[in-house]
Amino acid sequence: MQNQAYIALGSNIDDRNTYLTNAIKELNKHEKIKVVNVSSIYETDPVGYTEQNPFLNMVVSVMTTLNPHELLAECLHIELVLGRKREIKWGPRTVDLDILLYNQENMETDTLIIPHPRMHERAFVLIPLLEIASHLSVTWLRDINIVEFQEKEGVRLWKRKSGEDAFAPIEN
Ligand SMILES: Nc1ncnc2c1ncn2[C@@H]1O[C@H](COP(=O)(O)OP(=O)(O)OP(=O)(O)O)[C@@H](O)[C@H]1O
Ligand SMILES: Nc1nc2c(c(=O)[nH]1)N=C(CO)CN2
Repeated sequence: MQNQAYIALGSNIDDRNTYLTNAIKELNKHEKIKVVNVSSIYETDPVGYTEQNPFLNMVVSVMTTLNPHELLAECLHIELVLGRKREIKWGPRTVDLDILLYNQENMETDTLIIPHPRMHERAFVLIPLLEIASHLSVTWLRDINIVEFQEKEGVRLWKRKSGEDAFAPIEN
């Protein structure tokens, strides 16, 4: 599987941890996707629409033979399978999957923008991403001052990653 992508996961309804775990399982179920690394899980204050519960956020990296649009379609499919309903912009969701990076590609179509257009300003994305992608030779990513982000927005370590097994990524 020759392409590497980073996907941000978020959940703030019901059993948030289970939604994240099930989203990883769904990704791995696809014959053209393999989850190769997962970040710790962070609990984060809601950004944008603030009258909602805190989120759990994490980032996973995958190897895939899907192209970016096929990968997006799979992410949207997993959101549906796991019961996501779109009611309020930036509002509560069982699970959200956003493609952050796909190889070194820069692309913009009506339905897909890579890198994700709002990732640069989101501590809830950058902190877990840098945990597993600090080696990437993406200049703007290396230049991010992560301490500044940690101080600016509420992002708290919730469950530390304990292993590389994507099916059991988190300590019990
Ligand atoms: N990199 C990307 N990853 C995921 N969706 C994207 C991306 N770029 C564009 N989109 C489009 O955004 C649409 C809306 O996504 P969604 O409803 O999940 O937004 P959101 O997660 O609430 O907000 P945000 O986009 O600010 O994270 C998707 O259907 C998709 O077509
Ligand atoms: N803390 C946090 N806030 C958000 C999140 C999220 O995943 N975490 N997702 C949003 C829309 O994608 C809007 N606001």
